[in-house]
Parts: sequence; C-alpha cells; structure tokens
Amino acid sequence: MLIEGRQVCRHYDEGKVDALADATFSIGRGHYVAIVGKSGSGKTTLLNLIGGLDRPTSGEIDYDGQRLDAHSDLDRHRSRNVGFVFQSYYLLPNLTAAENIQIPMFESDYGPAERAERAKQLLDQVGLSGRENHLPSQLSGGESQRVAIARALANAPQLILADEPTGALDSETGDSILRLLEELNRNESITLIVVTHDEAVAARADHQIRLSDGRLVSP
Ligand SMILES: Nc1ncnc2c1ncn2[C@@H]1O[C@H](COP(=O)(O)OP(=O)(O)OP(=O)(O)O)[C@@H](O)[C@H]1O
Repeated sequence: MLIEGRQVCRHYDEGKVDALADATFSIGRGHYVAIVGKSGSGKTTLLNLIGGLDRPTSGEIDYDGQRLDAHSDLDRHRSRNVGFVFQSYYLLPNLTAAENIQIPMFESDYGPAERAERAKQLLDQVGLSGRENHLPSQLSGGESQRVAIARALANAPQLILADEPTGALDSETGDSILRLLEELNRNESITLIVVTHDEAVAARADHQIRLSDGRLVSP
C-alpha cells in the first residue's frame, strides 16, 4: 500500500469539533480514489493529512512505509511526493503560466534552463502549448486549472491530491479536467485522490472513501 491510515483523528477547538474520527483506510500505489461526502464531512481534513499540510491529533498515517507524524519532515513529503490541485487554482497573478509552473521546481535541483524547458513541456502535456507567457488573467477557468495541474506535476510526484478540482468549472470543462487527471493516473501511474461532494465525479474513481460527520462509512 502507498498510504495507510490507522484510527486517524483530527480534532479542532480542543476536541469540540471532530473533523475526522477513527479513520482507518488504505490506498494502493497507482489507484484512483474519490473522497466523497457532504459539506463539512471531513474530506478536506483527510486530504490535508495525507498531503502533509496538517498532522493528525491521534492515530497514524504511513506514506510509502514512512510515518507522517510530528517528527517527520512534512515539507519534504509535500515537495517530493505530492502535487496539489485546488478548486480555486491558486495561481500567482503577477507571474506567467510558465513562471507559476516553475515555483515548486525551486525546491528541487533543476537549473534555470531546465526549469524553463520543463515548464514548456508540462504546458504541452496539459494541452496549453505556446501559453508560457500568458498571465492568469488571460486564461479561462479551465486553462487556469490546466496550469495548476502542470504546476502539480513540476517535481514529478507519485501522488496527486485534487480538492474539488472541477468545483469552479462548468460541467463540460470540468469533465475535460477530470479526463486530464485520469490520463495522468492511467498513463503515468500517478496515484490520484479526488475530493468531491458530487456523486457523479466520485463514481468515476475506482475506489471511494465515503465520509459522514467525520467518520468513514461503508459504501
Ligand atoms: N481550522 C479549523 N478549525 C475548526 N474547525 C474546523 C477547521 N477546519 C475544519 N473544521 C471543521 O471540521 C469539519 C470538517 O471540515 P472539512 O473542511 O474537512 O469538510 P469538507 O467535507 O471538506 O467540507 P466542504 O466540502 O464544505 O469543503 C467541519 O465541521 C469544519 O467546520
């Protein structure tokens, strides 16, 4: 298994809010998994724990056999292993598409020429050839999300975590974004975890992790 969680809990406000309680789950290498549930059910909380953006209050999460806990280097986990895609893209408005894609590469050993070449290749890969110098304001929502996906791929991650990646897009554009993520999963064996409240989106994944009030429920 690539990711294993055992009795993972995340409480907020000194235990008054159980965002996630006793979650035990496993996700295999190369799998395509949806984390699905209503608003407030704990989906983003679980995704953030897997991605090392947050730590559990109790319980254990192992990534590729390494414990993600108070002693582990979560910065390293995030920059080496994980590509993040969010509903609202989070592109920096004053940087071009190519510059946005290069941001995570500063955490790796790429030199300037290699960074520029890699950004160009990644733009080609997400279907945006020739848009290197476009600013985010010059891109549509779907194009912005493609740039965000290219940025997620910057350091060749094993895992993509996508939090409502189609939430801000119309259904046709959303479908094309899901197809792009699914191609990366299928063709490059990147493990793909998509958070969604939309059952139709969840049904596209091979496995579902279903949450209700912070607890895992059987399908
Ligand atoms: N930083 C925080 N402090 C206090 N409570 C929080 C915090 N973050 C999340 N929560 C609470 O934890 C619960 C789970 O939130 P979470 O964002 O994981 O749900 P979600 O399923 O992703 O919801 P949505 O689909 O609306 O984004 C909610 O009750 C939320 O209010």
